[in-house]
Amino acid sequence: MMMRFLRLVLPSRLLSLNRFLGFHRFSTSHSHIIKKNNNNKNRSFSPRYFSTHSSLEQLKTPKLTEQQQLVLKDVSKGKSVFITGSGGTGKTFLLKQVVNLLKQQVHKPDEVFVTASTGVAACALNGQTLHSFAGIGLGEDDEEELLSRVCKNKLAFQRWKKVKALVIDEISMISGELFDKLEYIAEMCRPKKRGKTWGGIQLIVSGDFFQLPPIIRNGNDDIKEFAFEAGCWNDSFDLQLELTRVFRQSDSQFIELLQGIRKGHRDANKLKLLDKCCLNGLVNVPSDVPRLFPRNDDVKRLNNERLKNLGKEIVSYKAVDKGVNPWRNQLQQGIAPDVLEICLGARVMLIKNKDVEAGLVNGAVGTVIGFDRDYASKVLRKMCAECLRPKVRFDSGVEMVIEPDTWEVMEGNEVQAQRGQIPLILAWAVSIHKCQGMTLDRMQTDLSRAFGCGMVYVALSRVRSLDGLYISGFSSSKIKAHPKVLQFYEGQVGS
Ligand SMILES: Nc1ncnc2c1ncn2[C@@H]1O[C@H](COP(=O)(O)OP(=O)(O)OP(=O)(O)O)[C@@H](O)[C@H]1O
Repeated sequence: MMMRFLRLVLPSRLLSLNRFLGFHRFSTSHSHIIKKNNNNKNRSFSPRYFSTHSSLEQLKTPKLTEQQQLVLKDVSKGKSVFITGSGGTGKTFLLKQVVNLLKQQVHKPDEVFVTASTGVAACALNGQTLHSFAGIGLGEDDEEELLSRVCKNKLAFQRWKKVKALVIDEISMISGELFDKLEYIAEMCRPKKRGKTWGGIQLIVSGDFFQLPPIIRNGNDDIKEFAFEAGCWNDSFDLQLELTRVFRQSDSQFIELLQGIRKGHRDANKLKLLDKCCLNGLVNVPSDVPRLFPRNDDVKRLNNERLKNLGKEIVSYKAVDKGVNPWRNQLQQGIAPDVLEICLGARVMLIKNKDVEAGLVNGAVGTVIGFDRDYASKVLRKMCAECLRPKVRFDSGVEMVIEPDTWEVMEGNEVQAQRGQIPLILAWAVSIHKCQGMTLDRMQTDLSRAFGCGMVYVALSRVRSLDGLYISGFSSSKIKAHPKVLQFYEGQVGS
């Protein structure tokens, strides 16, 4: 596909709760955008282009692509970057490296704050939600009111003063209105840096606007729905870059189909590829293939039903939480369940990367084949009265005894809350929101209730190959991309 553009953008405007610890830490091809912001430092404008080949996902320690390296290089120089790209291009993977770099080389660790628009995404990065970092509640008041709220909240105010680098993941779910309000708060809370966009904070933002959009309450047509519509958007970044190499899938036809669906294309010829995945009564879905649902109720219902049907003794694991609110509450929005109930024969999904080389990554599915007793582990005893560690045979054939793991809410470099839990969830059914960031070998999804932009794309792009995909309720009319998003990626918005 075609290469695009670059736009010169001119600059517009110019605590620590360290309360606890002592909790045991378990070992724990396609077109793209590049925008270089030639801002007031008179940087030269130097577009870079990249080859656009898809490739097999490498499970060994991945070598960074040229684009990923470019991001790290710019981050190391203190630049603000927007990283985008379709599902499976390594945005989250790269973001983790960016965070390490920021903390180790660019700033002091406690000056780097890692956030995401949703609890699930925040937990995946050991960060906090953007709203809780900012101290803005739901963020629906006007900017002056939000600012006064932040100023009255000592801890939030200190965070805004202290932060030197702010990382925001899953930006597609943050509205332009909110993005502008946050920029205003940043500037106002940092009088020494007044006049500088975001009060001089190095901003690292990641996400794909073709995926789930913000939930807008009482919206009207004038509302700045997407973050890229924010008045400060272009001035917020030195570099805006679209990662183009897809790692999650390897079949070039499937990748091309997904890229088309992402952009709302309904090309009947290409969509024929999906025919073999459509359930029309001829295809029998193996009962162990995870089903994706948009609603949590459906997920719970199916999982409980299947678990009960096995008729085996249930082993329960209660999450062991530490820390204070609001951070502690955030743990409940993450992927690790409050209570995990499994039994012999239960289908389970790994929710942490355990052994990337062996394919035991976030999203790997298997069956519980037994339990090992371990009286030595204090934390296991707290979770499970019987001190049992589940043994799982993954569908790849690899077997592993699953140890407790941890999820943390970090503020700067300090752990504010921590959850210990077995890193598994039941896998007969999974919610679309929870599988954000996951790579699934097989999945079944009913798209009849898919609504709005991005849903079909998000659901289909989790799976590695067409062979593992089973869909029902699909019609091409459900493929939707927002015209503003299309325009943004074509480089025309605001130019
Ligand atoms: N340079 C690389 N080499 C090999 N594999 C990589 C590389 N970068 C990322 N990956 C792998 O690609 C897969 C998808 O990456 P990741 O989940 O970060 O994508 P993403 O862009 O965040 O996807 P989504 O938008 O769907 O959440 C992961 O298994 C990751 O380890």
